[in-house]
Amino acid sequence: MGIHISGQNKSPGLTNGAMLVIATVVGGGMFSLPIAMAGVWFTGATIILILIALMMLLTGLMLVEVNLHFEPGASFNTFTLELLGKKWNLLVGIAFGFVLYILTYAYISGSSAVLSQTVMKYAGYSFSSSLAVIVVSMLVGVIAWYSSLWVGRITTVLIFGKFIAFFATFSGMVSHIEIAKLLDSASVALQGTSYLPYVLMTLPFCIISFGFHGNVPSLVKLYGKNNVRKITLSIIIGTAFAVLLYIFWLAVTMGNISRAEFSPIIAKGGNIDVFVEAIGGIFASKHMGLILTFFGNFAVASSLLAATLGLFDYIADLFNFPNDRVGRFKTAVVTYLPPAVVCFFYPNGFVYAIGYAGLAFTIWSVILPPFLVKSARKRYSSALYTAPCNNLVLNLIIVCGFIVYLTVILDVLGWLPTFK
Ligand SMILES: N[C@@H](Cc1ccccc1)C(=O)O
Repeated sequence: MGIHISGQNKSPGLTNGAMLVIATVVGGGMFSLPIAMAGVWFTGATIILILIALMMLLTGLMLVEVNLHFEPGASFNTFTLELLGKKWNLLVGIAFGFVLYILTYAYISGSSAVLSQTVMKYAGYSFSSSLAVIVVSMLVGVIAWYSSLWVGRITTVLIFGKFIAFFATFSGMVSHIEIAKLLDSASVALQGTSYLPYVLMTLPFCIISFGFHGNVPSLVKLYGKNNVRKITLSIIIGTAFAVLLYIFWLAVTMGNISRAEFSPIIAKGGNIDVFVEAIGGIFASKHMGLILTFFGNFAVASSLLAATLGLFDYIADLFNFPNDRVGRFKTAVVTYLPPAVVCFFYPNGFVYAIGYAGLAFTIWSVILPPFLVKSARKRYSSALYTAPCNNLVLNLIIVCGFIVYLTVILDVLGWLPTFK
């Protein structure tokens, strides 16, 4: 697209960028948080969320520093190839595609689960999850085939719906928060339980939930090179908003469902429908259940469409499919068919998928940015913007990125403690 805003006097307001970041950051990943964090529970989760948010904020700012050495519109592909060479670029390309694919799978899984639950509850007939998978994928595929503009418009509407439903739901739930449950006091706690062993398993989930990094090039394109302050502020506002929202979300969920009561939810696969069902059970009024269902539907549908748009463009670009009727049809098939097929056979992999997405995402959102910055600082003597990270911080973040992979190694060896 040839939008070139940098040359004009008037640049878009801060709200545009901040909304773009908020819309990407807050997504279906949020639904995996209470389940992933059940092991460390509320206090531990709050500390981990703040630390990971800080780390993801820094790596986002690093990407801004790097991106500003290139023309607005340059993508990950451009700067990874230029600064780190072909091997890195191949690895990052694969991880990039993997994250988008698996998120699409996760969101189809989540949306079809809440859809079939909603139909079952309010229309009264059973709607199998495999049928829901077909309906959801066809619907999204047709919208994307029809036009990206529509995906954008519908997503905007859904994001508004999501926030309205969110506040409607949670204003109703705040009064129900029980401090004993929230703090896992002795009266409700599992006997002889511990929290610390479960820290490692939470990391991929937190990292994906603070993910917006694929949108840094869009932000740079939106504001151009003369408005660096707005770019960084959008990222800071978006991340701060997400931390507060997630802490609030955990307070509401963990203050209503005790830690011991999480086990059956986790045992059922932890998909969104089971979760919505469990929270909904607390309310006597049917009204509240409806609002909650509404929220679940809106939240995953908007993430599905937003993630999808990225994957759609990525696939079109990768395979050089033209932007006409036939070309877009091919793109839609390559984008949705594989995740839909997997989802048809494994409809409840939502939580697992978010975890794997987090692992692949760590490669390009945690490990890659410090390496890019190191290379850029060596190559260019001056910079439009310098991220607040010295060499020590850069190395520390690289180490953190690798620590996340300990979860995989321990998991493969069967040594990873998971809360069940
Ligand atoms: N942060 C998003 C997922 C995401 C990650 C990375 C890029 C885009 C989206 C979520 O919580 O669902």
